[in-house]
Amino acid sequence: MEKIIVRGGRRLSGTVKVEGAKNAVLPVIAATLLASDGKSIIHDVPTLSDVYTINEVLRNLNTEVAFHDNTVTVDASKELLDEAPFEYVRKMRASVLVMGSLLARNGRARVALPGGCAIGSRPIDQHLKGFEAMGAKVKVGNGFIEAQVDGRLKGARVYLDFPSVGATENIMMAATLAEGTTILENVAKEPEIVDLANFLNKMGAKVKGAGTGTLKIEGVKKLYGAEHAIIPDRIEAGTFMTAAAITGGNVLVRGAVPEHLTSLIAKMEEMGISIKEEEDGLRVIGPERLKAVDIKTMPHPGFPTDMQSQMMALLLRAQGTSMITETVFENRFMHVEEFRRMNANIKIEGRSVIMNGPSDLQGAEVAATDLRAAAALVLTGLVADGITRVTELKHLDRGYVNFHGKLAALGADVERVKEEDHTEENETIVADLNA
Ligand SMILES: CC(=O)N[C@H]1[C@@H](OP(=O)(O)OP(=O)(O)OC[C@H]2O[C@@H](n3ccc(=O)[nH]c3=O)[C@H](O)[C@@H]2O)O[C@H](CO)[C@@H](O)[C@@H]1O
Ligand SMILES: C=C(OP(=O)(O)O)C(=O)O
Repeated sequence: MEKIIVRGGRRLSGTVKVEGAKNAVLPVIAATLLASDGKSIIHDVPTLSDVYTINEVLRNLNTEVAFHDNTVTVDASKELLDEAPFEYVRKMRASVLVMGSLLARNGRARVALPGGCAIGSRPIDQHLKGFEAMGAKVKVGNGFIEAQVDGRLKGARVYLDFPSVGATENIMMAATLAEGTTILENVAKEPEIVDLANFLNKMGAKVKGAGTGTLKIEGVKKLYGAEHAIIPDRIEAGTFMTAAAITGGNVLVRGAVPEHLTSLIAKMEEMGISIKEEEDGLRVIGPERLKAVDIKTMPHPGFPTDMQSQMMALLLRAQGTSMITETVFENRFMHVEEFRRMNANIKIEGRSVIMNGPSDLQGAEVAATDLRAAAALVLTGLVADGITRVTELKHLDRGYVNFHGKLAALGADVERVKEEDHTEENETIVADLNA
């Protein structure tokens, strides 16, 4: 079993470089399916397991995909197949993002139902509502969602009940090749939405309003391969900003875009952390004492749910009572039990978590419950007394490239090792095999 082993007590210093954004690159790769002519070339692609998964999904749809030197090249000019099987959707829910492109290009898409996951039930009803409004017939059965349209999709007016990131992206992609204009209201405003719209427009699409609450998409007949560089990952940037702050360190996070991080910067400054804009990033200097604050996760430009667990790690070290309220996902507190194993003074009350700090954190063996929890547990280990071992690293690898290596380069005592599994059950199996 692979583990990250952290010995707490070091202040971080130096420079760390942010990768391209996972949550931007996945929809952009899904969008390359829309190009029936020419190759798409995507730069600044991080080497994450999620990227390998979406590339596999595309290859299975009869495209040619290459991935070298942080560049993905996709040739989707041949006739596409239209099914994304469960083996991929199970690994990565963002596989459903191929549905809009496939439906627009082929008039049919069949994608395995994603099911629940560690952070909530995550339905896709808003995606489907958009496809239906554009004339598709949607059927759910045998573990699959099937959407089909006779001829082209038709432009429509769609109002999202919640500004879902995935629904905004999927419907936006579908609408690019629809007949007529689509008006999409109450949409997500995340920077990743803007990045996708920019890529689609380079392909020949006519998308207006990205970054605002309303999108206007004039359908076109055909889209072409295009070249694009992915925006920096604001969540990876925020994670390293937290690492600097929690250790009382001084770190330049290269590639961090201040406009993408306003809510995080505001909250960190309230905690007494110094954040300065430099030419190529943000310098973060942690204070001796962190102040307690309250946080509520919200769609962008509110505080991002994907920074919730890392911020929780930081608030465990703050003086006084802090509260975090999670409004985006109904079940994103699985990491709280793991923090408790590290002696955190923390309790859950409904959709909020209350912390009385600073907790006297102690190293322990803990298991990552999702990708951000994985990072947050490592961050907690940086300031815990003794040794912390973090397991279930498959989650971490979905969202962070060489996380332990980047922390070690900043001076952390952290390593990633393969350890034998000494659980009783495993030893019995091994003994039986040897008998
Ligand atoms: C690959 C990617 O970009 N993932 C991000 C994306 O996920 P994702 O696109 O899945 O997140 P959404 O914004 O769609 O989901 C937000 C909330 O809306 C609900 N919902 C969503 C769609 C729908 O049809 N019906 C519905 O009820 C979800 O269950 C959830 O409670 O945005 C989330 C919210 O910022 C981030 O945490 C994820 O990191
Ligand atoms: C929840 C996340 O991602 P996904 O939607 O891919 O599960 C995340 O990036 O924190």
